[in-house]
This record gives sequence, C-alpha cells and structure tokens, in this order.
Amino acid sequence: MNQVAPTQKSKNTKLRPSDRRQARKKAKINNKGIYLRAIKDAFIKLNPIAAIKNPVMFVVWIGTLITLAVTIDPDLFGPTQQRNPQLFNGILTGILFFTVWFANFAEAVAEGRGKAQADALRSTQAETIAKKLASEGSISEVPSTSLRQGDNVYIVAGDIIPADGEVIMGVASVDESAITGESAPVLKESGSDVASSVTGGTRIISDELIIRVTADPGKGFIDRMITLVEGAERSKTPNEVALTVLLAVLSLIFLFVVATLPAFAYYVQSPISIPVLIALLVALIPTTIGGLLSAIGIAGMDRVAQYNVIATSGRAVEACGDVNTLVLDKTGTITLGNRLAEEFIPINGHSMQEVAYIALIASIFDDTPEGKSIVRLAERLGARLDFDPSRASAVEFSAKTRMSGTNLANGREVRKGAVGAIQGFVRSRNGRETPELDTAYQRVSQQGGTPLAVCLDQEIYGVIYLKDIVKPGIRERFAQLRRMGVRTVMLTGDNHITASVIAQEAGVDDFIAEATPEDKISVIQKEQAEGKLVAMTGDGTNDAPALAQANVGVAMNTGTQAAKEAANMVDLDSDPTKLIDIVSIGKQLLITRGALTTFSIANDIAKYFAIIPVIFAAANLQSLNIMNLTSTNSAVLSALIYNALIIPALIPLALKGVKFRPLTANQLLKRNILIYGLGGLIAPFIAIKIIDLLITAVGLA
Ligand SMILES: Nc1ncnc2c1ncn2[C@@H]1O[C@H](COP(=O)(O)OP(=O)(O)OP(=O)(O)O)[C@@H](O)[C@H]1O
Ligand SMILES: [K+]
Ligand SMILES: [Mg+2]
Repeated sequence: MNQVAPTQKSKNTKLRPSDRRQARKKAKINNKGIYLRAIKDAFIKLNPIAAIKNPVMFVVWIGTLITLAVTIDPDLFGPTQQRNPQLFNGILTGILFFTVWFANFAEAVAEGRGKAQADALRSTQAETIAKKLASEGSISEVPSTSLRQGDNVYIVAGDIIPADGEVIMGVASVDESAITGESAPVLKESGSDVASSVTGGTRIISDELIIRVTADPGKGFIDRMITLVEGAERSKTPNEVALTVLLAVLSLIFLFVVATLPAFAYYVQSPISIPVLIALLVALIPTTIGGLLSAIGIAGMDRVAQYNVIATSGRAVEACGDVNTLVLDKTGTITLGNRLAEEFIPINGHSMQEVAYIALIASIFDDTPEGKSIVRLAERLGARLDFDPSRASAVEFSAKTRMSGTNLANGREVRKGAVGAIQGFVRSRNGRETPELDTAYQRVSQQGGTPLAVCLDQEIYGVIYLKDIVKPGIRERFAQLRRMGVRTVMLTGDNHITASVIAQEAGVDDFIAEATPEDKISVIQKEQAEGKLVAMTGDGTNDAPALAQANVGVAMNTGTQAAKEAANMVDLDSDPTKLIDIVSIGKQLLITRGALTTFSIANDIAKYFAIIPVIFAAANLQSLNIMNLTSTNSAVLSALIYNALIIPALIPLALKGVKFRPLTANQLLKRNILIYGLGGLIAPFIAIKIIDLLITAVGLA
C-alpha cells in the first residue's frame, strides 16, 4: 500500500519541460476567435472614457475629430488655399482614425487570450448540489452557492468539488485539469502540507473526502483566477505609470514645438494648414510605444499564464524582471522531495528490530510522507505495535522543534527528529552521547540524505536514513540564472552536512542549513536591506510570512490556502523550478518595453527630420528637401501612414517579447540601444521614401 506514490508520480512528471510544453499547447486557444473579438473590442475602446487613460493616443483621437471637422468644412479655420482639401483631409482623418484603432486592437489582442481562458473557466462554474455535513453527522443536500466558510462537506467519487477547502478526512484522487490543464489525477489527503487543499470546480475521481470550506461562493480560487486572467482589475504598474507620464510630457513638448511652427512658416511665407499641423504632431508624439505599452504588459502576464502560473498583478510579473536573489527550499524544490525511509542504522548496541520498533512507535501519529514511509519500512522489518494507540498521544512535528513522536500511557517518551534536536532532548534527560551517533549521522548526510535520530526517553536507538536526490537538470538552470546576474540561495531545515552536499551537487551560490521558518524571513529581509529584490517559492503554511515578505512570492497550487493567499503568484503545476522561467519572463517584459520605447522615440526624431524640410521646401528652400519627397502633402501622408502601420507591425513583437538571452542588464542595455535606437533612427527615412513613391505613383498626393 503505497499511498504516497500517485502524488509523487504526478509531481515528478510535471517537472519534465516536454510535459509543460504540452500543457501549454493544450491551453492554446482559438486564435481566429481572439482576432475577431479584438476587431470588435478595438471599436468599443474608442469610447472617450476608456481612451483618455492613454494620453498619447487620446491626443491622436482628438486630432482625428478635428481633421474630420475640417474635412466636412474645409474653411472651418479660415479660408484655405489648398487644392482639393477635402480629399487630403479625408485621407488624413482615415489614417489618424486607424492609428487609434490599431493601438486599441493591439491591446484587445493582448487581452484576448485571457478573456478566452476566463470563458473556459467560467464554464466549470455551474451550480452544483453539495452534501453538507451537520455537526451531528447528518448529510443534507444544498446548492453549492449556499456554502459558507467553515462548513463541512462530504464529497465522493464523481462529484464536482463545490468550493475551495482543506481536506479534513480521507484520501482521494482529484482531477484538477479544469485549472491546470493536466490530466493526471492528483492525490489529496488530510494532514499533508502539500496535498490537503482542494479547489472548487475540480472533480473527485476516486474514494471520498470530507472537506472544510475555506472560501465563500464567488471568492474561490477559480473566481479569482477568472478576474486575473481576464485582466478586469488590471491596474497600471508603477513602471507603466511612470512611462505614461513621461510619454505625456513628451507629447506636451511636441505640442509646443508644433505650435511654434506657424510663426516660422508665416515668416518664410509658407503657411501650414491645421490638418498638416495635426499630422505633424501625431507623427512626432510617441504613438508607437503609447499604442503598444499596455499590450506589452498584458502579454507579459499572459506569458506567465501560459506557463500555468497565475500572477495576481502585472506588478508581480514586472518585479520578476528585477529580481537579484532567488531563495529556494531544498526539499521538493531542489531535490525531488519524496524523502522516504531507506534504512535504519542501529547504534549503542541496539538491534535492528529494536530500532524498527522504536521508529514505528515514534511515527504512528506522523501523517507526513516521511512518517508514513518510516512506518512502512518498520513493518517490513517485522515491527508490530503491541499496545492500543488510543492510549498514547501524538507529539506533532514542527519545523521549530525539528522532532515528532509519541507519549506513551506509562509516561515514556518516544521521539524522532533532526540529530541535533534529539541530542538536545536526550541531553536534557541526562542521556549518554556516543561517537557512534556521529558516524551514522555523517554517513547519511554525506550522501545528501536526511538523518533522523530515534530515541526512547534518554536512550538513542539509531538513525533513520531518509533518502532524497537532486532534480536532474537543476544545475544547468542555476548556471543560467547566474549568467543573468541572479544569485541563488538554498534554505533548508536540514543539517549542515546534508545541506552542503546538496548545495554542491545542485550548484547554488549559497545555502543556509538548520533554518527555521523565521530564518526564511530574515534572509529575505537582509537581502532587501541591501537593496535587492528577492523571489521565493514555498508551499507550507510556514512559508506564508516569507512569501508575503518576498518581492515575488510563488506559491504551489498543492500548497496550503495560507501560502496561496500570501503569494503574488500561484503555480498550477506546483513546480518550484518554474520560478526560473518566471524570472526570465519578467526580464523579457522589461527588455521589450525598453526596446520598443527606444525604437518609438528614435522613430519620432527621425520623422521630424524627414518631414520638416519638406514643409519649408515649399518656400523655395528646395535644398532642404534632402529626401526628395514629392510634396508637403505626400511627405505628411507618408509619415503618417508609416506611423500608423508601425503599430500593427510591432504587435507580434510586443506580444511575444523581444528575443531573450541570459545576459546581464548592462550587456542587454548596450545591445538594445544599438539595435532599437539606431534601427529606429534609420527605418522611418527608408519607409517614408518608399511610401512617398507609392502614393505618388497612385496619384494620391
Ligand atoms: N516528520 C518528521 N518528524 C520528525 N522530524 C522531522 C520530520 N520531518 C522533518 N524532520 C526533521 O526536521 C528537519 C527540519 O524539517 P523542515 O521541514 O523544516 O526542513 P526540511 O524539510 O529538511 O528542508 P526544507 O526547508 O528544504 O523543506 C528535517 O531536516 C528533519 O531532520
Ligand atoms: K509618432
Ligand atoms: Mg520541509
């Protein structure tokens, strides 16, 4: 009877990147549907209340309305000398309109996948009938929406779990594919830190459970997930706000620049019409980044979601990009974590039978996978319980005491735990300390295993070897992080030797052994005091304070509710190494935003120098028209067409992110200034010349 196996199995398979990719493929949503919906949404976003949130594009929107007015009445701002002003103004209005619409479209496409995902999640939310347990044990059938926090519910194979909850009794397998996209069933059982929480909307496929409801209807995990993936509550991140302000200020500066032009134009007797001034303004203000900014942010959150990680805010994803230090658990994060009893090592002249017997007694109340595996090994060695366990009492394991055990009816105390902890226990009872213990402890630790000493009162009987191995491939991932300038720190409650062996094997930069839950917080605080941004993963209730303290806290979906609530991200696959992918996505988000901002501003400067000469060229300053553009009108139209088309042209880049390489921030900055800055200066000259030739050829201007 290996009850732990199914959990471990599904846990391990989730680590394989190929599987993860498959899960992502499964999540691939009908792209055609997304585009069709985005086309419609791009029109809805023209509504001024929505439009004003983006100051740069709002300026363009107002410009569109003014040129529309001038198209309808060409003499609106005084008599014009233009030939055929209505055609030119009409075309201009169209281009300006599409500039705004393309920006809306970019945002709508970015939102599309999340909306589709939200729809899929909503379909799991049908009201069900729940079997509510009254305190005296009777069952009544109630609608799932009437359940409240603290209610106890009975669920049996085939039922949809009616609400989020903690398992308080039973072992069962649950199909969580509704949220994880992963079809392998997950084992749920009471008492375990990593497998005791269930999510409303998932389905129990074998056995039965009693759960205590932890969330009122409408406030459960799937409800929160829907709001998050849909982006309904998405607020701008501080970085986005800062950039939006910068872009608005730039727009204001260009507004002044353009406003001074009529005076110069008057001086050289080359008057400029209002529509041309508007066109010039739009060409100069940073419309490219203004139009793509929010799409970049949404796409970043979406990329995280495609990795089956739910971020509670865009800010969390962004913070990932700035992370300097990664704090990781040893057990289950760096190692496979299915620590099972491998061997009993008797010491102090005791026999194997004796150690097995004492270890069995010490573990009869221990619900952890470690405890259960000790019971199994002891029973395999022939140990049997020869008293009524109800007459004994449990001493629960805590990460602080690092021991657990059983108090017997006759007053005797059986304990097992970290060697140091058991030594302390024995010492306080004047027990003897032997070098034999140290030998056994060293032997287990040097293999990277966890040694647990077992004792009866003041007498140590032997050592239990809990075996664990480092996850394959983790070393390369840490090396990759190091190249990105991210330091990794392993934290473990285990002893110094085991910790150093595992740290060495996994290639982490630093480790802290015999760490208490408080140590986790203090490590994070210490790094933060040095001005560093810290990311960590965790699953236990113990981890909740540290998850809240970290700048980026990623909770495992299998973890406790407390951990999930404290974190700003939840990994649906419960794969702690995914933090590494998330950090990469965050970095990529920041790089993409920086690159496109550089490109956009470089573009605007180039456009200025491409069109201004043509405008004044009319005043017999033909030598200024270095690009030899056909006319003022064709130059203005070409610049604006380029300005509009560059937005949809860059949508794929904004959504996918610029290609990411594990380089340090400095190396990346240099590289991007070169590519996007220089590229941004050159591209408009070439594009405007080509468009000018084309529209001249078709006789538009
Ligand atoms: N069920 C248990 N009963 C008795 N002692 C235990 C039990 N589980 C763990 N221990 C001991 O307590 C120590 C601390 O456990 P804790 O869970 O805090 O850390 P860990 O699991 O070793 O490492 P990590 O922090 O990486 O998960 C363990 O190294 C082990 O020596
Ligand atoms: K522009
Ligand atoms: Mg642990």
